[in-house]
Amino acid sequence: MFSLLAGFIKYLFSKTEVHVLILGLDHAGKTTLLEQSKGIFRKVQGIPPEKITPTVGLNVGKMDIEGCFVILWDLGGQVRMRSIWDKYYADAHGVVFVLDAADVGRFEEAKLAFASILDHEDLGDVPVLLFANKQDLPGALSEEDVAESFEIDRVLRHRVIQVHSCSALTCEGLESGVRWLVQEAKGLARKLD
Ligand SMILES: Nc1nc2c(ncn2[C@@H]2O[C@H](COP(=O)(O)OP(=O)(O)OP(=O)(O)O)[C@@H](O)[C@H]2O)c(=O)[nH]1
Ligand SMILES: [Mg+2]
Repeated sequence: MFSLLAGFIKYLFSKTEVHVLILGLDHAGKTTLLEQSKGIFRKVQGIPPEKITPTVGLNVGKMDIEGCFVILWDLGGQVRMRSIWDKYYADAHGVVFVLDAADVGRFEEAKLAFASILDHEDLGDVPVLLFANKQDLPGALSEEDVAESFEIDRVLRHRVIQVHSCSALTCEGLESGVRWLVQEAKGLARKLD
């Protein structure tokens, strides 16, 4: 009885740990997004955008979001780095896919990378946030245009997924997108706990 009660109290007061992967092509803005998130959710200044270099391996960020302890893994997006992405899939409760919405020339490459994530069996139930990043740049495709180009309507039938426009540089759209993803990922993290 006591252990039951103790377990219940622990459940009530312990924070759910949520694991979020940040994926996307090189130069999409993943690390910028991670570092800016530190400013938003931890109120500490992350690495300033102009000091960020291409990621070799990964960067990790830990912060409290929506009452959860969230661990974000920002993985390098260069081709040779993409081969390690799937090593992290089994532990993920949510995926943020960052797209450079102003770089239409790389959309086909981004779509292939995105499809390989959605098709992976280890990410079957995982909610996905597609960030249409770099909205501050002229020519950046809107949330609606990105959703159409990435055929999100088709994916929606069997997965929790949303497209959000944002600018990791100005932080516009960042907070609401990340909060949505964590809310969705929290359910999965609790189920697997
Ligand atoms: N204008 C603009 N530039 C951005 C934005 N987000 C990122 N950048 C720039 O895009 C470039 C790449 O940003 P990173 O955050 O290093 O990209 P990444 O996705 O982490 O790249 P890899 O580590 O190589 O996979 C940098 O010059 C950033 O300043 C944005 O919202 N707007
Ligand atoms: Mg990076």
